[in-house]
Amino acid sequence: MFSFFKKKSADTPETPAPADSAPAPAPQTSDKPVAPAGTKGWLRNPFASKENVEPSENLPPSSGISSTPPVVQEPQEKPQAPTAPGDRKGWMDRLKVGLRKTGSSISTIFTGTKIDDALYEELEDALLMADTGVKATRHLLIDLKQRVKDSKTTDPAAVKALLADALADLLKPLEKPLVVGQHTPTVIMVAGVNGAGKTTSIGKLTKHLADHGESVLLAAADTFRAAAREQLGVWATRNTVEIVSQDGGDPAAVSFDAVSAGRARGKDVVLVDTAGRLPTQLHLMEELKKIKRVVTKADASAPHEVLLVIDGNTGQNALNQVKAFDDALQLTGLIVTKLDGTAKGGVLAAIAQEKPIPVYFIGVGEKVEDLETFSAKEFAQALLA
Ligand SMILES: Nc1nc2c(ncn2[C@@H]2O[C@H](COP(=O)(O)OP(=O)(O)OP(=O)(O)O)[C@@H](O)[C@H]2O)c(=O)[nH]1
Repeated sequence: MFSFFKKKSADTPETPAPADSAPAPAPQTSDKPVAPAGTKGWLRNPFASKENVEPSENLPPSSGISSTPPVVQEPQEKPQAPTAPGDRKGWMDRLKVGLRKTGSSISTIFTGTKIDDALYEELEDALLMADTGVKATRHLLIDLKQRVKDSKTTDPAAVKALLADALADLLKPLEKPLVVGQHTPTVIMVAGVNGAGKTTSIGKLTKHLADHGESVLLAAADTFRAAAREQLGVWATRNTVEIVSQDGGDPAAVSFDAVSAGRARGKDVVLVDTAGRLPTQLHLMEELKKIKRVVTKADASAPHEVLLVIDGNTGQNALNQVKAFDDALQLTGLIVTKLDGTAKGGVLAAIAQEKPIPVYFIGVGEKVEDLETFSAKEFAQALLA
């Protein structure tokens, strides 16, 4: 098992559709390949030949939905070996460097010689400054004082280690692997405010999935910004995966096409990239809801994951984004990016305290290897290193 995500075998029983899924008409795709019992979805001839590609071949004739033909390329490289344990060590080093801005002001509090009220007051200030939020800060201080009492420690340096334990326990509910393989395809819809890192994260995720032999299809459902489509197209070309995109038009239509094509071709994963928007732009939030509804029309059990990408730099505002996007879309997971450039990494504790939606991945840089699965213990240790 590699570190990036967990894969359930294709014969795992399917989970029921989300409760809010509207009873959608059965998709009209009839040629969905069925994996023989015991085979893994991604071992089946995953890429259609160029001649057979008809982007809208499985759409209901009346849907009026069209897209530019997906780019279909044969994979050039064999999937790489699973991530070596040493890679996780390298990640830990990058995580420590990335979280330095957030962690250093907290760590310096434990350089004194006494554990007293002044230390706890300074810690409270530092946690609040790191955008941990009032509730999570209060929780951490109460928990920490209890741990100090129980351990009878008198050394401030030991208190730092106890804080790391308290933080890891608080963050633990956010730790959950992204599962693919329970559905073919696993449809993952990705949303977020402008510039949060959606496309970059999708690109990195695509690379990891493709490297591990998963067949991926990308949906460029940001039909407004040509640069966004091009950016996604670069990731598609680089990883030789298919992409459904369209110049202008309805993002829901592109998403429908992509999910239908993903079903018809037995793809393992369909990743839907949506345009950035603020939760206050109500018409754009309605558009997101429509994309989700239409995806469900293409596959009654989809989307299987609805992810929000948040920029760690935005601190407490990111928590507000989580709440607003969750209200609109019923999020299943988060990707927190840009933790490398921020002193506000405490927001993860605020999310754990107030809106504990799983954090599938965190990003600490622009390079592919700078996005990894979230581990509560690693995060707490790296933050207070
Ligand atoms: N430092 C740092 N930069 C990142 C990280 N993730 C993404 N970025 C950068 O953030 C910028 C915006 O990323 P995009 O992926 O284009 O963001 P987006 O959400 O798709 O943007 P829109 O489509 O405009 O909404 C790019 O310059 C990325 O390289 C990260 O973890 N750390």
